[in-house]
Amino acid sequence: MFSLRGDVNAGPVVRLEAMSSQPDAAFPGVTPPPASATLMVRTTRIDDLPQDPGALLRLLPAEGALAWVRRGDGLAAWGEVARIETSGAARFADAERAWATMRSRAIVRDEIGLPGTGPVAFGSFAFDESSSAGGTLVVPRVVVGRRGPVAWITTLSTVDTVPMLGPVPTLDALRGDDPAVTSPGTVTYSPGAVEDDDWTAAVEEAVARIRAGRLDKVVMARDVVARTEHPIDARWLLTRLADEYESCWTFCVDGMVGATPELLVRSEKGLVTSRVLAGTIRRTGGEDADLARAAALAHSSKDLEEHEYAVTSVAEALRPFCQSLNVPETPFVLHLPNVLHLASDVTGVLCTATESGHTPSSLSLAEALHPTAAVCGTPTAAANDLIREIEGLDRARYAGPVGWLGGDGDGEWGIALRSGALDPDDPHRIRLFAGCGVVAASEPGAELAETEAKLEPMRHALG
Ligand SMILES: C=C(O[C@H]1C=CC=C(C(=O)O)[C@@H]1O)C(=O)O
Repeated sequence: MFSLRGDVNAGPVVRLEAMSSQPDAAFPGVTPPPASATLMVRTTRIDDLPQDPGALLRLLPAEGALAWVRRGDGLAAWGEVARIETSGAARFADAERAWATMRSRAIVRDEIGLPGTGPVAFGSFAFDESSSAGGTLVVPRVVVGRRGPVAWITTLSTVDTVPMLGPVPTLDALRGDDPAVTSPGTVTYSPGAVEDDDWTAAVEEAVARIRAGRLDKVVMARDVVARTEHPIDARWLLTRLADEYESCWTFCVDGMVGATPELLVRSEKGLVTSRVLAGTIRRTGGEDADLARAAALAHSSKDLEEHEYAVTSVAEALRPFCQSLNVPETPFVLHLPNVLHLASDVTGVLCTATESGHTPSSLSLAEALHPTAAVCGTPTAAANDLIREIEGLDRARYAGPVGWLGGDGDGEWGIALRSGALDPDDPHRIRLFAGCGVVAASEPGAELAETEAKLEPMRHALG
């Protein structure tokens, strides 16, 4: 199921021929978007984006901000030219087909040709197929991007008038007036769907099932509700996350805000990369003590086991698509301000279209990878069943893929961790989530403490 909504956008013009909306044989089952949904896209280099890492996020408006940034590079976007909404088990495939239809009809003038230039859609998808959170791709009206020394503006429209020629609008003209970023003020926290004691009891049950041989690993999650004095301004959260968690991918898509350290997949010109995390220890703040903790983590059999399941699940999911795959034998320790993680960067070269029949898009790869054992467990089906049975939580978009997709299908998808879901009906409310991998040697109290450590980035963001 998908539905598609387009808006009307004025601007300097080039008149285009009327588009047809005949059924598209390449995408059976997908109702072709109306002629008005034909995308017109123009990407132009800009020189006036300031050099500092916060420059992209500073452009964002208070409403409808879209972001995917890391160390000052990435994409900041706003406005909504089209929205693709999907649900159920086919949420990825339906979104993929609808986007493929749109981009196959796009009229693109891209003078740069880098990843993230040209047509772009931002997406966020539910962890579980039964969640009403479904999936969304948002096609923005304006994207500003940076990759190293190159910065650009992309303007998108669905009407037959678009600024394909003539002067490029300035950043200021595109942004217009927008209220200053505001602090959420005082924040109070309350338990989410499950009380702490019930959650540790559920972890105990999970450990018992694992010891009984029913599965090897399951990831158990919980949520916490934050209420703020002032309406939550996503830009406040994004700026604080990007400043403090610079090695993470800071994102904002359709109400999901966070800074994830885990890259589900990046697909770029035939190369795929996935940063797999599993196995965690809290930091103390002291440098020497943290180094000792890093060494302990690197040798912890419980954490290495947890990590091995996650790496195997990613390698197995990517292998059918790749002509070569590099899976590190031992993880490195990733240092974040709140925790240390065992991490592995899995990389591969995609099969060519002639070898595989077609080249999968980054979203298809994300679908194939989701859910990895870093957020679900091993074996996947047994872990998913146990999560549904005992977790007591609708994860919604938490732990689902979040990221962006380009006109050629390349893109970047993170796992929506260290994140929160803004409440569309209450601007003072955000649900924060965290989970942890449970194996036979897990201890419920320690797992609860680990979720607290993983909530730290969003608590910091709310400041
Ligand atoms: C499920 C989460 O973390 C995953 C990613 C890194 C380390 C994890 C762990 O050590 O349990 C989890 O698998 C979360 O942050 O909510």
